[in-house]
Amino acid sequence: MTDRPVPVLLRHAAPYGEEPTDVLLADGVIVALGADAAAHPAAAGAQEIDATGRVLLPGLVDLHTHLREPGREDAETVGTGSAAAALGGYTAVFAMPNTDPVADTAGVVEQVFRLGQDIGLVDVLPIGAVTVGRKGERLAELGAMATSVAAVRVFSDDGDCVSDPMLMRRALEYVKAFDGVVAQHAQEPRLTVGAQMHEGAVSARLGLTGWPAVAEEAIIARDCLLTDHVDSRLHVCHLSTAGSVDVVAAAKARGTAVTAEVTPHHLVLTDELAVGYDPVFKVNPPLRTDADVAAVRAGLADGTIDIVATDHAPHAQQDKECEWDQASPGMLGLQTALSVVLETMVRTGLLDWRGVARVMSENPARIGRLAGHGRPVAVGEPANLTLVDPDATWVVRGSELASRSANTPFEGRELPGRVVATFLRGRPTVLDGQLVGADVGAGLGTRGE
Ligand SMILES: NC(=O)N[C@@H](CC(=O)O)C(=O)O
Ligand SMILES: [Zn+2]
Ligand SMILES: [Zn+2]
Repeated sequence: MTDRPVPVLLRHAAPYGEEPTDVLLADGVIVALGADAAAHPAAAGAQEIDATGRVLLPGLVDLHTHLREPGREDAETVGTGSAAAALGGYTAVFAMPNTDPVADTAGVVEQVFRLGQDIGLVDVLPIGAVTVGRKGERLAELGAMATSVAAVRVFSDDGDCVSDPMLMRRALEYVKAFDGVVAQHAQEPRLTVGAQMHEGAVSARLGLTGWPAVAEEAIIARDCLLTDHVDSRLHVCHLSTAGSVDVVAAAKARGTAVTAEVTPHHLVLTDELAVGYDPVFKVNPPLRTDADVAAVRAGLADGTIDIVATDHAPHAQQDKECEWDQASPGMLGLQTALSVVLETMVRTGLLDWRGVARVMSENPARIGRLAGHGRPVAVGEPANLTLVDPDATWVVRGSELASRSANTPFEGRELPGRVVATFLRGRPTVLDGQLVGADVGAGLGTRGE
């Protein structure tokens, strides 16, 4: 994969959905943009793609993906997850460390990083665990992960909260040395013992143990105060409640270096979906209420919430098709995220395409300190790009997704917007909505047991 990519000439592509123009990609960068791009010397022998009616965006960046390798390759691998990411329009994903073994050493993060490079469909950036084994007892070797070839900048015990305030303080202090960030899974464990779904009218009706909004909001508030105290940087994972939006807005107003993400599913789905007891709708944090959905959409529109992150959480069939209380929480997200954002934020007038680029590419790259991604569509910039047909619709079928698991909460749903092509450093990873030119391993296409 070190040979030079064939130049690509995109005809009549619309950067950010604005004026259509020609865009020439060569040697991994955007070399020309405009009516004279075809006449550029580097256009000789270029592959031409008719992009009429298509929106050109910077390649999407997911700050929160679960790739399950090492340890649960029956649910996902770096290969199948990379394929899902490329098909979803992503050029980079940050991989959560709740694997087996946990990504809490330089050795494991380097292994994941190299797997991603070998597959070559997206850049895979490992997230390092905050604590050894994610046990919440003592800090992992954050510095060794930061200085490894994986150059880790994001640290998280995701799946669990760093609930001990002293450990959280130490982590926030430690990551300052290399401009890192602690990404917190905000869940006060004492307030969520045995929790099965959002605590509210629906949980009362169903008789399921509730996960109250305050369990999230209390941790976010505490961590913002700790972040101020040690003058560090905090990222809030999968923010899900109206109250959390208020807490982050207040912290930002007084200058806290906090950023926050919302998942696509929290932008559209609610706790009412639990009534059928179908564990495909079980997720952590849980689906909330209509009022929360409205608040997180408004928070994303006004910048209180910085990014959309998928929290792509593949689970094997036996871990999802069982009793609700036994099921693993989590949902697929990589191949549906852009469509959900189009439906909930663009079609509603809350964001334009520049806004989509901001929350799905520019801001996540900036928060993760990832160079070369999240850059503007402009001459001289790396050709990490995604081309979207905004008028197409498609019906989601879990069995047809590239992920090795099928636990999409959008099964059978018609969604707007289709990723037509994705380019990683000028090389197509997806063309005509299909994967190109990569060996994602023997597992792709064989799912479940
Ligand atoms: N979101 C989830 O419901 N599950 C995630 C863990 C997490 O993001 O907390 C997983 O790893 O499956
Ligand atoms: Zn989490
Ligand atoms: Zn997660």
